[in-house]
Amino acid sequence: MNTPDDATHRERMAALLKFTSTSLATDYPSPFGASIYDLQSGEFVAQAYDTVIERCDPTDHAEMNAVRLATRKLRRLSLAGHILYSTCEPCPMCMSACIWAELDVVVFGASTLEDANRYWPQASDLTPEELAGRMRRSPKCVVVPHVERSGCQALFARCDQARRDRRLELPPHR
Ligand SMILES: Nc1nc2[nH]cnc2c(=O)[nH]1
Repeated sequence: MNTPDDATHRERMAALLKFTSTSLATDYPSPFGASIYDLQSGEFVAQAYDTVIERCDPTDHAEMNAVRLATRKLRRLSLAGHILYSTCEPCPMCMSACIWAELDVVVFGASTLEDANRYWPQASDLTPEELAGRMRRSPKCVVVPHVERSGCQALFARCDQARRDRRLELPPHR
């Protein structure tokens, strides 16, 4: 497996932060973004942000949307040989989707409970590392935490401010 170096991880996360921040100007600002690259060629495959509120679908997390875009674009169910970046630690639903999609590596920026939860209450404390550890396939998906964490934390804060400025509410249960 051709695992990218730290500088490449930071570069891709910076590009993802730039992309995800464009959601702040939309009617549905979200700090959650995800992107997928081919591990061998380094080629960009897909990126998406969270569309939970926009599409009124609790499964529309950024990681889910990016996996769906990538599999449909490549016309295959397996994303083996690919790497996913997320501005936030994937929740169990998203990490399970990454495992089902056979992604080799998952890289994230902000921490769910320590960073995201302040702005956007999270539903579970099961970590992606715990889920990857329970995989039956080998080699297991590798989880790389906290790449550009401070940039991701800053995006959460900016998004929260944008929502408050525009008096946008999170759904009632949040
Ligand atoms: N990791 C992650 N957590 C979320 N919580 C709400 N939406 C999201 C999302 O898109 N990604």
